[in-house]
Amino acid sequence: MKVLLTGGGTGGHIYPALALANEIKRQYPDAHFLYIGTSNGLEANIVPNHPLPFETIEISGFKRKLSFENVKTIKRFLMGTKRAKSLIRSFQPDVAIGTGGYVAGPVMYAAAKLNVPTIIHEQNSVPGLTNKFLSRYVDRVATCFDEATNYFPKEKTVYTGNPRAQEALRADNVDLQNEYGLDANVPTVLIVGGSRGARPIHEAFLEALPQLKDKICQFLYVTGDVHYDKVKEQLETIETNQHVVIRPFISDMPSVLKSVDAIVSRAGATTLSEITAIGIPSILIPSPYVTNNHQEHNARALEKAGAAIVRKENEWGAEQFASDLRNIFDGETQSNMKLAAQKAGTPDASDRLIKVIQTLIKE
Ligand SMILES: CC(=O)N[C@H]1[C@@H](OP(=O)(O)OP(=O)(O)OC[C@H]2O[C@@H](n3ccc(=O)[nH]c3=O)[C@H](O)[C@@H]2O)O[C@H](CO)[C@@H](O)[C@@H]1O
Repeated sequence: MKVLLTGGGTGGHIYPALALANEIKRQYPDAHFLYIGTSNGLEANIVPNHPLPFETIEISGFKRKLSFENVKTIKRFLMGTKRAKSLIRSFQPDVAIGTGGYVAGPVMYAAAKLNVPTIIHEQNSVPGLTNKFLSRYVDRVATCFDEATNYFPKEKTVYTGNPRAQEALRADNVDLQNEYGLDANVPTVLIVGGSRGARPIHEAFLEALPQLKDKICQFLYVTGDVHYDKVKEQLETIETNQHVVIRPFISDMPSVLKSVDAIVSRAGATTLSEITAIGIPSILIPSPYVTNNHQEHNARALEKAGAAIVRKENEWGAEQFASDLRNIFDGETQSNMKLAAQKAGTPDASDRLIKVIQTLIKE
């Protein structure tokens, strides 16, 4: 089987494609892959660390307002489509799968025009522009939230969940004491702002730290590459009795997620699929800076299920944080949230998506 993958910009779009590729490779050891991304997106850092041939095209996103930039974007889209068509003609894929981000636009459009069977994967409860545009041309739309179905042609849409869920579940635990210098006997809370970090989360966490008096847990704090130096410097000036281990990025996140006791996070859809597959109690602070506020919609679905505490960015302060932590580690809450999270997960998402691929190829 020859599989074309595309998706980029943020980890939330890239990791589902890589997780699917890993599962296909497990089930079809002879499968061949080609990943098309851009040279300046996060995919250019992440994908080459995996044994997948990686090619790039140039593309940028549409501005929502009418602007001269959009004329350039249309030109880039057309050029990107042309380059994608030539890559597709020489690779001859049996199926093309797009997991979102600007780059998926021209690549999946080109694949559809060349009559390659096509699937787009939508991670969020409210879809992005690229997937909405592509849904007209592709054969199937795979979703992860029931709410997303309303935005796509019904006859093409199928619920699969996010392949990263299955990958997270399969991961081995990591030794937090040896690898991160954490105490094996104290609960660990992971703090993470999504694949690129989130400044408001840093500000709130650093402000809260000196005010957290009880030692309920220890923190593994992931800043995102760009924020690391500044946050580390700030952290060194803060007086706190809390144990905090700081890292710029974690490349074996599924293993780390399997080993922590709770998580404070943005509400990116791929992270949520990992949290629910494994069953991790969470405090979610949705980013308000995303299209159609989709992170809050993602987060509220988990809150409704009893799996997460959702706090808006502007209401997340030291007191609230301390009291949420106490609640999670008090009595039955932690195990109740864990179970509720697991119930909301789709741990066989890759298998489901592979079934969609098999059916489509047969057709
Ligand atoms: C600002 C923005 O537009 N964010 C979007 C983006 O987020 P973002 O890329 O932040 O997405 P997610 O939180 O969904 O996924 C992040 C992925 O990166 C991994 N990870 C993260 C940190 C780290 O140190 N190591 C690591 O491996 C996580 O385990 C996860 O697999 O895509 C998501 C999925 O479409 C959307 O829901 C988000 O709204």
